[in-house]
Amino acid sequence: MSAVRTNGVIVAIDGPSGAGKSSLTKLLAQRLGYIHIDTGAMFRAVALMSKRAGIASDDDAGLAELCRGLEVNFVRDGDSCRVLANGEDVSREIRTEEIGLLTSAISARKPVREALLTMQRAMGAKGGVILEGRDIGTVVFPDAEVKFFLSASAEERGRRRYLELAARGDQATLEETIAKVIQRDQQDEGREHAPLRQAEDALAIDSTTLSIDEVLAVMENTVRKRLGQGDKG
Ligand SMILES: Nc1ncnc2c1ncn2[C@@H]1O[C@H](COP(=O)(O)OP(=O)(O)OP(=O)(O)O)[C@@H](O)[C@H]1O
Ligand SMILES: Nc1ccn([C@H]2C[C@H](O)[C@@H](COP(=O)(O)O)O2)c(=O)n1
Repeated sequence: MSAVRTNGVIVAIDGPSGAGKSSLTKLLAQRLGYIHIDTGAMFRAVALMSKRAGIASDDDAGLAELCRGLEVNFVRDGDSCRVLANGEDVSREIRTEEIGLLTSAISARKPVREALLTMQRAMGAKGGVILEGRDIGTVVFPDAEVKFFLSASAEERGRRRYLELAARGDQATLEETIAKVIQRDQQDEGREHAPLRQAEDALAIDSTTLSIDEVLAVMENTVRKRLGQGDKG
């Protein structure tokens, strides 16, 4: 039974690394006037703060203590969003490959998942939000009114990430990037706590051969139908 939500519905977008979740969530949130919650950024913020504090990625007591003192907020900056950890803008630092790798380990720890689960549910409770991540439709909001599972082939997701990294001057090869995508998939799918998987009631979208705009059209029409607003045409 969905809780009463005063600001609109909850939309969940889950899927593996490089599938297009952040890109589509940002665009869909703009179209719907909804709030974009990048749960991956929250895990990345924990990873960054744990690195600074010298807390090992398997130190559950230390990670639990860190999370108890951590506040992660999203602040709109034009048409983008800044990520604040205890008031500090960490938007750039959390996007490094080093933090990405550390985050994969950190996000497998139960105390971190429990702490961020509480934060994410508080952020989305009133609806009018789109949350992107790995476990939104299965764990965070299993009663979300609309769920998508966005994927693409590992080769295509690696190609996209390779182009993204190359544009930032990163020297990684296409083969290396595809391998890292596959490794991240295995870590996210194979962990004990809240593994990446498609919710039974999620609409699966394979974007391997679809453009961002084509995926956006499917998502927007699906949400508007759920809102009783019919197709965009
Ligand atoms: N359908 C698509 N076709 C082509 N490029 C795409 C498509 N969707 C996303 N991209 C591009 O792929 C790259 C990764 O997209 P994005 O960061 O949104 O994925 P993600 O699922 O959020 O990844 P992660 O979970 O690793 O953060 C971006 O450069 C984005 O512009
Ligand atoms: N709800 C979530 C969101 C993210 N994670 C993990 C998965 C990645 O290893 C890492 C970074 O996510 P990204 O920014 O690449 O989407 O955090 C998770 O376990 N649960």
